[in-house]
Amino acid sequence: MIELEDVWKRFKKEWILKSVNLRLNGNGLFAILGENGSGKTTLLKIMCGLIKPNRGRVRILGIDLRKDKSYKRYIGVLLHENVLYEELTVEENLKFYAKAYGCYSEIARNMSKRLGLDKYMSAKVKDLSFGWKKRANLVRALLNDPKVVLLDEPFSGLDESARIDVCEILKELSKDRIVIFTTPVSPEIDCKVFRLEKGVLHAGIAD
Ligand SMILES: Nc1ncnc2c1ncn2[C@@H]1O[C@H](COP(=O)(O)OP(=O)(O)OP(=O)(O)O)[C@@H](O)[C@H]1O
Repeated sequence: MIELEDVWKRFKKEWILKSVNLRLNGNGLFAILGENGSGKTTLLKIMCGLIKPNRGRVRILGIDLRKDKSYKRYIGVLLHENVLYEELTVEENLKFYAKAYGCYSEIARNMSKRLGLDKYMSAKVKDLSFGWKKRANLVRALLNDPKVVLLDEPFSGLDESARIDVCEILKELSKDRIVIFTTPVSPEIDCKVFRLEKGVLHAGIAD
């Protein structure tokens, strides 16, 4: 379960998010659709605790993000930024993060194979193309076997075949997880879509 209650966010004098309410009661695949600059990344970062809202409350699996940091072990996050160490290989990175999480999940191993990442395990991250870095970051986000997966524009910059793979992976993950992704264009995947327009999230409730 994930719940945002009357969430507001302002940068300088501009309100980017205005009373966002979102309640997802069950597992599934959910998209946040909005044009460039509409606040999708800001909303996603609020959901994973990287940005604090000016007002409002966020709960993940019943845990209030302001009061308890234990929610972190249940979430997996893919952002635009590469969070892997450039000088380390893909394998070294994944092992490093797995050690930090105390977990190298089956789902991450599985997805790594599905994405064809195995052939780049001994490559340094700095030598990977954008799309392959993105695949590696996606696998990293799944290392802790998260119950809630938050993905900022997971399809952008990927080639056709990777987009198809990621579609299949998201569908599979969403069978027993909450998977939320942002997108600036209508998603080509069967999911529940929430529109973010001028800081307002429309119809933010799904059972
Ligand atoms: N740290 C910040 N300081 C000031 N303004 C910010 C900050 N982060 C985001 N913004 C502004 O908030 C607005 C929403 O940005 P955000 O990145 O959330 O939009 P987005 O929908 O994800 O955009 P895109 O589709 O282009 O990635 C933009 O006007 C952006 O300039």
